[in-house]
Amino acid sequence: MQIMEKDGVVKAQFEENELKKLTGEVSHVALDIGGSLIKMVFFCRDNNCSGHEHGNKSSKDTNGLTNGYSEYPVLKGKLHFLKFETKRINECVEFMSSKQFQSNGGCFCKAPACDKNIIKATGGGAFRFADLFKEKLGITLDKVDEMDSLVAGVNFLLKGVTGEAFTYMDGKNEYVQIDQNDLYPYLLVNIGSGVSMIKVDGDDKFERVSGTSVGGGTFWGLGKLLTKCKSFDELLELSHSGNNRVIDMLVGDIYGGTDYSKIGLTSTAIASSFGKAVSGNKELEDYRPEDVARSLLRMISNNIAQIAYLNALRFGLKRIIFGGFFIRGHAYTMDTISVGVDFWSKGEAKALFLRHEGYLGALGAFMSYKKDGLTDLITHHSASEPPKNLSNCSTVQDLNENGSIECTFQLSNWPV
Ligand SMILES: Nc1ncnc2c1ncn2[C@@H]1O[C@H](COP(=O)(O)OP(=O)(O)OP(=O)(O)O)[C@@H](O)[C@H]1O
Ligand SMILES: CC(C)(CO)[C@@H](O)C(=O)NCCC(=O)O
Repeated sequence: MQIMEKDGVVKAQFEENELKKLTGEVSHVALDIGGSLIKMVFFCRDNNCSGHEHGNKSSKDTNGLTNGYSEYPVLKGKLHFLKFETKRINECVEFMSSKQFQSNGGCFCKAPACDKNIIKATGGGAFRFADLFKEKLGITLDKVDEMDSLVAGVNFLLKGVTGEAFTYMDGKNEYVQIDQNDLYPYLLVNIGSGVSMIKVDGDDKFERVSGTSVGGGTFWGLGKLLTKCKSFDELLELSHSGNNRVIDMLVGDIYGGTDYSKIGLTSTAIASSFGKAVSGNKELEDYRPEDVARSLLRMISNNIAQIAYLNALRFGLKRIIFGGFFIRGHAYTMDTISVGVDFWSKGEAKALFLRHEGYLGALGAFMSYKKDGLTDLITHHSASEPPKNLSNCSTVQDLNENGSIECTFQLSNWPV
């Protein structure tokens, strides 16, 4: 079965290999059904993933290890990540059906508090597709608020996952381990189809302070119309070889090749995105699609960086964390955002990126199993090493796809 439209060889292989390893049951499935993509997170225990006996009162964990924490079972395993296009939701349903998620539901444990046919879901699609999941899989979607999920997801990653956050400047990435005591406040900028900006002050303390409809959906939608690209990754790849200066009007174009240094603008700064297209008699066909894609990516990334900076300034925030699948670990996007934040804040604010950037909402929905007794116990590790140097990697960097996360949970709803 084609899990989803293949974005690149590496990722497709990874997903197939990963899925082959999942020989038994998976559990605690959570979904984030967005305007463009469905993100899925699920937990799979180490060794095998089969269920265990109802009413186990042993102080051993379910993998036979001593549980040093309490009488409740401890589950060791990995969180896995998958995505599907929302317009192809049937592939997601087919996948869940083939893995028999409906017979395990959200939770494979047989504790009475767990309803097997309920799974946590966030994003607009948790409302839009509730009937479809009920009808096709017999699964009820237990809706979790989208903003709550984004914040819970990012806090989980920043607090526990090693090698998660990084800066990207001058073609170099640097991993940053954030001190848990110095995590708040920060601005979370989630670039999905649209963009949400959330000021986060504590574990459950946050406010959505801004947003913009000019986001990932705009890049993909406008880009598709202008370049005739068939997939998001094709558009991203195309932008890699483009030159935005062919279409963008630069300060130098207006000022006869010189800087406007009095207001801090170099001759190569963009004065007007797509502004050159106004002069002359060129039609869309006269421009190379790669140049159009490049200008578009630059325009949208710049605009988001600027709005993010203004909101950081508004609340005195120094750290801006960018998430959402628009970024895709793409060097040019991250560079544009970082340079924008650095330029406007005069070096005061820093842009940070995440390896699991696109899965914040799905991870947060997963974490909401806590209230059903799934407690997250210790520091987590990404199963694979983060790449040392992003600039040596291919254009479309599927960092997020390489990183299942090793976790340990405790089931406190287990009857003891
Ligand atoms: N394979 C892909 N197919 C489509 N879009 C992709 C793909 N990879 C990255 N994107 C980009 O990611 C964006 C969607 O990001 P994300 O999944 O974080 O948001 P969403 O949850 O779908 O949107 P929203 O939160 O606004 O409902 C798309 O608009 C596009 O710019
Ligand atoms: C509507 C949501 C929250 C759905 O994820 C997102 O697409 C978004 O934040 N859009 C931007 C809407 C605005 O603030 O103008």
